[in-house]
Amino acid sequence: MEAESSPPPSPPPSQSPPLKTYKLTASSIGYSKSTTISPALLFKPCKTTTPINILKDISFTAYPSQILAIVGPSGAGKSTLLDILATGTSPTSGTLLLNSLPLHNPSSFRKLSAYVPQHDCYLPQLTVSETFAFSARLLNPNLADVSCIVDSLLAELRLTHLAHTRLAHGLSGGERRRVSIGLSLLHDPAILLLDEPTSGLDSNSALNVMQTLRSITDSRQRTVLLSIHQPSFKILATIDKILLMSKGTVVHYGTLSSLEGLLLENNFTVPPQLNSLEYAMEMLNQLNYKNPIISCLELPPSPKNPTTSIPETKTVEVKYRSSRVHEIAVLYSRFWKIIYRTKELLLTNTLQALGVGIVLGTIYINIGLGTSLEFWEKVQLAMSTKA
Ligand SMILES: Nc1ncnc2c1ncn2[C@@H]1O[C@H](COP(=O)(O)OP(=O)(O)OP(=O)(O)O)[C@@H](O)[C@H]1O
Repeated sequence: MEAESSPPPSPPPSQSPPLKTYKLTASSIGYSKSTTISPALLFKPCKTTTPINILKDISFTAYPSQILAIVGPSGAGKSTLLDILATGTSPTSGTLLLNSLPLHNPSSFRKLSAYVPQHDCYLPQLTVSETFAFSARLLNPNLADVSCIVDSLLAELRLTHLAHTRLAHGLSGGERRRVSIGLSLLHDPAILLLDEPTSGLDSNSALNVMQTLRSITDSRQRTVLLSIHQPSFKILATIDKILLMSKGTVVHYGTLSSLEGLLLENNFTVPPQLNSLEYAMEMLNQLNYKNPIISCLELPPSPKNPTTSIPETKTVEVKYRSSRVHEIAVLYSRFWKIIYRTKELLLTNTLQALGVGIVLGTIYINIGLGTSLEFWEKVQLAMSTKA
């Protein structure tokens, strides 16, 4: 009896190395779509259209052990921003920073992060544990004990009771979403990016997914960024910070209580039936947002004062491709405009010179002819006088 009532023995001190944590900063990120130039337009001026600014001056920092939710109405730019953060798309301006240092090497970033797309991707005939085992083996064919990894993943995602259920049958949408999240965790990413992990789920399943994400965030001090549509009160409780976006710009970045403060500053009182985020989304166009986040951004250190926190990835200086392409395109366009204008000018001048030449020539011939006629008249007069 005594043995049963005594406290369980304390676990042995962990021998695992200290966790590597990362904070991800977006510094004045902008993204625009501009004209592409066809080589067929070689000798014509390139038609330049106004670029569409999809993202403008987006700045924020996502911290370890925190969930940052990117919220906004449809078309606000959430997916585009997530794609840039996942290094799938290069921004046209601004910088991404990893632990305060510019992130120049997308492939090493992808090794320490995971991106979970909106749509689940799996083999329907496999069971949940087979799916995890299969993917773990694909990632590392030399794995000695796959079952140990699969079991701990099932426990972390609260899917142990469904380990032998086939994905095509008997799994709810929320459970399938948790399997997708589990697949992204197989290489133990420090940063997790999720595009609308709760979309298409009922409120209970959505809450379940978010609670799972909360425990994943806390257990390994992960940095989690996700896009979400209109989260409920309960879901908001699982989120640390909100990046509220509208028309490609940041309307608010901070905690839910700081959003309440912003609403109060703008003389708005949240109605009892709505949470402050839902109300802020209704009042988006009337919110006067002063950007206080610049102060909390940790910008890259100057060469004179290097930082002591060095990220785990080795970074190599590579300029963003799309901005390069854009610059080259603009230069190319200008070059051909100049050539075309010069050609036009030369043609016009030649025609003008030809016209002037013809006029002058005619005048000269007329004068010459007139002069010669006068001369012959004089000769004839002299001859007739002599005669
Ligand atoms: N390749 C593209 N070319 C032109 N415009 C684009 C392109 N991709 C996105 N956009 C525009 O950029 C804006 C932001 O799109 P994005 O998909 O990022 O918004 P979102 O907030 O994720 O929307 P939703 O919640 O509906 O998914 C939209 O107005 C969209 O039409």
